[in-house]
Amino acid sequence: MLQGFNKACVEECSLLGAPASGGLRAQAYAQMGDWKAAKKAMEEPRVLQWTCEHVGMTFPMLVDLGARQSSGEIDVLNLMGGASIMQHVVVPEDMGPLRFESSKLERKELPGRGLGVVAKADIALGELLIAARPIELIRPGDPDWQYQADMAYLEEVLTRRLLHRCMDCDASCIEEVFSLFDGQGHGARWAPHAWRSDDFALPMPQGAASAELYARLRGVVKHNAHRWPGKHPSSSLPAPGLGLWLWPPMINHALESDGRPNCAHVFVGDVMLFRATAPIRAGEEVLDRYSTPLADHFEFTLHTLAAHGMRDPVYEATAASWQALQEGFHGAPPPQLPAEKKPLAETLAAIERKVTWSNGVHSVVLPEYEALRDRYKASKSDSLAPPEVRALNLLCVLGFKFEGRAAALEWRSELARRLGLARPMHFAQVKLWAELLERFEHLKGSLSSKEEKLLEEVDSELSKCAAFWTLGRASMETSAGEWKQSFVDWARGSGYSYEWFSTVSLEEFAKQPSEL
Ligand SMILES: C[S@@+](CC[C@H](N)C(=O)[O-])C[C@H]1O[C@@H](n2cnc3c(N)ncnc32)[C@H](O)[C@@H]1O
Repeated sequence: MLQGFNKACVEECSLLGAPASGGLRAQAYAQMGDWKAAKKAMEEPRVLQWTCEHVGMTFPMLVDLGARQSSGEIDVLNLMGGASIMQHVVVPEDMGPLRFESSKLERKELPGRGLGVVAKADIALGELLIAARPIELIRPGDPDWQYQADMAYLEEVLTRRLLHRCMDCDASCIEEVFSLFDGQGHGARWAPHAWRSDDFALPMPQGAASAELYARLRGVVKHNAHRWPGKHPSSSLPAPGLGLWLWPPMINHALESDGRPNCAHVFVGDVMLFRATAPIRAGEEVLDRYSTPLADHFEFTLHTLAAHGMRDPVYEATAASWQALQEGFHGAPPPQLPAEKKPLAETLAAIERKVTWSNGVHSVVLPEYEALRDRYKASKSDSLAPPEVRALNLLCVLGFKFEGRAAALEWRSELARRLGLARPMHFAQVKLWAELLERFEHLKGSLSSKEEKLLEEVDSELSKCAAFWTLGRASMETSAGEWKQSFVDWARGSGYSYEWFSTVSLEEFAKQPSEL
């Protein structure tokens, strides 16, 4: 019965006598995610005892925790430890409802963008913006999940799950889901009728079981669902899940003309956290980017944008310019690209052709590696285009072969540095530094002086990431050993491993001399 609660039901609860009225309101608010209102209702006379008797002994503690978390009191380092214990599948329920949206954020109509999230007041670098558990999440291994299922299948499954919740009259869930963009608009075209105490049934959505309801849910899923970096339950191989969160998808995509995104997000188990990666002034839009900076082909981002019905003319022009250079374009480099990128693009294209024909990097010879290395160095910039990601991935494996393992470590660090410039504090950067630390730990005792120096950098970069994502707690309150344990375990266990460096065994890596 309680799952039918929504705002209208709260009014109805008020008609009951005390303390049941307060107890039911507390429960209703809790279900609607308004933990501060739930706590207020709990403070009414005799409500605490009523909820202990009728709801459960742990309910008051949950409300208290929920209210503190909704004020931003969230111990992220602790959550990371909890997620690691649960194999990164979930943050244990007793760690709280974890629902926080900064009071400095508001949702606003923006020309050409539908609704977006805008700062109501100045936001400082590093401020927590959002913490959210999913409304619904498909995890690999769930009964309705399928091995090697594509995104279209996962979208269908997520839609069906939401439809079931609609039909079960999960009113607060339905209100949240339909507040999201469905491809046409938001909200109000469907609202549950107000539940009255003399009703014999819970409110049903208008058009329940109709094709229209299904189509709207499908639209919400298509435009708002986030891929979740899951693992296959038995093999632990990467296997994405798909989930719907409430506030995270309200944030629009930063086009190239918007500049760098001003926030970043991570998954801690099933919880999404967003922080500001730059100061955001009152009135400015909060922007994330719907693609990974590790994308090694422009098409990856272009397809993501197309799936959202969006285009980015600057990105498209950059993609076309790189493609022209790689296809052997003669003449001056296209205007979108600095002149130094031309030799890099040409050398990369030549090596990639060879690698494809010979089915592997074994055919690449030292002068080719040296040419790619020198041209990469001559063309370095703050942005990171997919061909540069590919160049760095190739340099890492070729550096290992021709110069020794210190070169591979250096090239991988270079990829992490470039990620830090292009998309500060993006999870990919955190993951790469954490993985590097793992390699160094395995090599302990046999490090060359070059590697010792690199280790210092890895340690320092990882500390900065930890201080950022744990809101300074990692560096201030806990000893170095403790934060490292929780933060690094979380970073290593979450997300996906990436390219050759992630897959080469620690033993094989250690066998290669530091310098050849
Ligand atoms: C996850 S929703 C973001 C919130 C959405 N704007 C809304 O009105 O609720 C994604 C959709 O927002 C729109 N969108 C996001 N970023 C945009 C941008 N930079 N320019 C134009 N439309 C954008 C696209 O329609 C996209 O499919």
